[in-house]
Amino acid sequence: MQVYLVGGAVRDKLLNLKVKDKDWVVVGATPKQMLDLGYQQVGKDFPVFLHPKSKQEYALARTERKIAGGYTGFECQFGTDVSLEQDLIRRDLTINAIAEDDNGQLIDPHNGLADIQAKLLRHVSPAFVEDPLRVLRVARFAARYHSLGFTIAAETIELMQQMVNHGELNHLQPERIWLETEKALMTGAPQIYFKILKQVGALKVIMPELDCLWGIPNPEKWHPEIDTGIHCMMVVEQASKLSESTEVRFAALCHDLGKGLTPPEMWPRHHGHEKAGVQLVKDVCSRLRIPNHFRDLACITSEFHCHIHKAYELKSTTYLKMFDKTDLWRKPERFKQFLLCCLADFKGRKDFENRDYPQFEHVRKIADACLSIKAQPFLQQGYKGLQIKQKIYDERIKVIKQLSPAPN
Ligand SMILES: Nc1ccn([C@@H]2O[C@H](COP(=O)(O)OP(=O)(O)OP(=O)(O)O)[C@@H](O)[C@H]2O)c(=O)n1
Repeated sequence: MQVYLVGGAVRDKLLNLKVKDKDWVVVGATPKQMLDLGYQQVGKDFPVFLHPKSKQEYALARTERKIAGGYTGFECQFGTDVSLEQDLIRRDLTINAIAEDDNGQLIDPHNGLADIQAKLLRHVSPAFVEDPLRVLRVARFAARYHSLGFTIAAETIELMQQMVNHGELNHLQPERIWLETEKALMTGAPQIYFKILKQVGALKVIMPELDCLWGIPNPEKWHPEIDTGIHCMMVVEQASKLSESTEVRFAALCHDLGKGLTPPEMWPRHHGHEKAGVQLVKDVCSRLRIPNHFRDLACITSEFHCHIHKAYELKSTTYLKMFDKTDLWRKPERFKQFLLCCLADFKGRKDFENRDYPQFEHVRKIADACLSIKAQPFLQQGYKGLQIKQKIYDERIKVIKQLSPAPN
């Protein structure tokens, strides 16, 4: 049997990037031979094994043929006669279809090395269409390698468009969509992922609430870029510069979903979009099975981002209502993440990137001052139960009035 390093490890080594996981392909072995050598089988349908010591993944060379719609509609063949070349041709991108033998020799039948040099993401063969998730994967790789100058080959974009038009993405499992999207949010340029999905028509399938924002105008004074979809892309880009947190990036992405519900006769104003957006965030999160900690920050950001923009005009009672509703008291860190989303929203506008946003510090100071008010001193002064609650409330109002110049 022969063993080759394949996929991401070979690609990232050739790109001079840190190699995360090593995947291997084994040619000319049976599952029984692998088990006899002490490998552990993982997954019952695919012949993938874990190395007894390194726990790295070793897959028997296989061919796959789509026999039905959906994720599981594959027939997988992994006889000892399946060659390395047959295995490589079923892979998604040429840069992912390079193998390396144990002498360090590359086996590169699809010219992946040339595409690495040309910085091109190109599909290997028409078999690309057999896994619709690949549309999302390619967009994610484009986001991940954007700073290296990678783009997608025109013929691959065309194929992705065709797959979307044929309804292939309608079969995707929500969990797989979110997994790819979460990984894309972690890259250096998450906006590229969403822009490409928009370009090939896939965004309409996976996140129609975001897709419909292109073509919806905003007032030019506050949004020189005007278009809401373009603004959202600028905001997620800013969020990725301001924070490593995927929750922050997701919340920034979704902060204006409510604008999709504004009746066109009200454009370019969007009265009430903040609250309206909350239900849309919930819809996206429940449909894609997105964890609650993402949903909750995104809901807060949708509902209250304009409060932070208007920080100097807010009444002290409005501040306190916002602190209660965002549960500042138990989740002060999440509140800071929310402020970062507001900062990203402000900077994510044409020519605003370097403008000051003093609201960020202003609200942070007020929140910290309110958080520092404790029950203990009132207890010591002999106050009880509801009296203490009232005292804390009064004290917080006092502190907000001191710090905020708003006419209260
Ligand atoms: N839908 C998919 C998923 C995976 N692959 C192939 O399987 C390899 C390993 O997949 P995976 O571990 O998901 O991705 P990597 O390329 O290793 O990238 P990452 O660094 O994101 O793990 C890929 O390189 C690619 O050759 C594929 O062709 N089609």
